[in-house]
Amino acid sequence: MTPPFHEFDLIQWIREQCPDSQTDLLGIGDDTAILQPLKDRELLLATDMLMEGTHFTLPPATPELAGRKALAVNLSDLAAMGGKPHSALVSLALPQSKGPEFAKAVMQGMIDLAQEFQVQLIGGDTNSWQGPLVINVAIIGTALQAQSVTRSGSTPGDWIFVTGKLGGSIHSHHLTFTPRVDEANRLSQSVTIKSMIDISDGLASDLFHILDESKVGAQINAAEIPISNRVTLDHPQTSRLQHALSDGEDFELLFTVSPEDGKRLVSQNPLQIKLTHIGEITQEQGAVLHHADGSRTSLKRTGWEHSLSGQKRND
Ligand SMILES: Nc1ncnc2c1ncn2[C@@H]1O[C@H](COP(=O)(O)OP(=O)(O)OP(=O)(O)O)[C@@H](O)[C@H]1O
Ligand SMILES: Cc1ncc(C[n+]2csc(CCOP(=O)(O)O)c2C)c(N)n1
Ligand SMILES: [Mg+2]
Repeated sequence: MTPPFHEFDLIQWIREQCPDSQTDLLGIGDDTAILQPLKDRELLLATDMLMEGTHFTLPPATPELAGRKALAVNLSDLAAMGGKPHSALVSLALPQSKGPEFAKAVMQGMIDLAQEFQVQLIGGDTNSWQGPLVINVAIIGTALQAQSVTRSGSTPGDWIFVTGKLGGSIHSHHLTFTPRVDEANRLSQSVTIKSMIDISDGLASDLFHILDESKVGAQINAAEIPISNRVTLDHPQTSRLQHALSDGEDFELLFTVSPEDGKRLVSQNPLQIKLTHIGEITQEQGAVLHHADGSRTSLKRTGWEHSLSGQKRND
């Protein structure tokens, strides 16, 4: 019979996988971790929770991919602020029925990504229950430049860019995406990013966060929106565009720069992935889609939103 494996056995196992780094004062093992914040850098903090049934199902997700995604979504938020990850705290609600190998697999998926991005796991909380898997990660980072990049810095005339391609994330991309931390770093070295957000709820939702916070509007060229080939080709064109606008979980960066910087990015893309100029920031509030045939439609705030009442926003 295998020996019992409980909460403290799992914590000990995690601790062995995540030894304290040289720069931490104290990581896993006490009532709190101890860090010494850098004096000359802004400190960035965020937290994001994933729930089985809402953010993934097992299968097609494996426990490793669920753990990986829980850290990756937080890295994506940090990238969107122009930040460099430092450390993370992880809270687990583990289904009792799944056993210790499942719990280790969740953490192994996360630890592998943490190593890839040099994130130190410095603590967390381990619970078990009769419910589904829930994973929360709190991430700590520092700004890459003197100041981090907010949603509120866009001004009329700015060019709007998006990295990568959009739509169809449910076909595995939401589990396997690369958080755009390195890309945000490269961009911030070559231009001044005026505002930025990562696309988690869909372009047609997340663009409005930049517009609202910056108190501006936008015109978007529909034909320029990069549609992923994950959006299957048997969809008619309009609905392929709708998928790209509102599927969400693309975890690409949406950002604005001055026209001068925009021209520079168009003539020389500093990234190893696609970078597309999709429109401009306008003084008039709201967002207008310009179509290839010359027609214009207003861009609706579609995209993912957690319902608190069992109803959609427009029901
Ligand atoms: N329950 C909460 N209590 C306090 N602040 C919250 C809470 N939920 C969200 N926020 C804050 O609201 C702001 C917007 O959060 P939101 O979750 O929409 O952003 P996000 O993390 O980029 O999106 P996503 O969860 O889709 O990745 C953030 O500053 C976040 O910290
Ligand atoms: C089983 C299953 N059903 C639906 C989806 C799609 N999905 C879930 S949450 C979300 C938006 C971001 O969430 P949040 O705002 O919490 O960061 C999206 C697009 C999925 N991944 N798995
Ligand atoms: Mg975000």
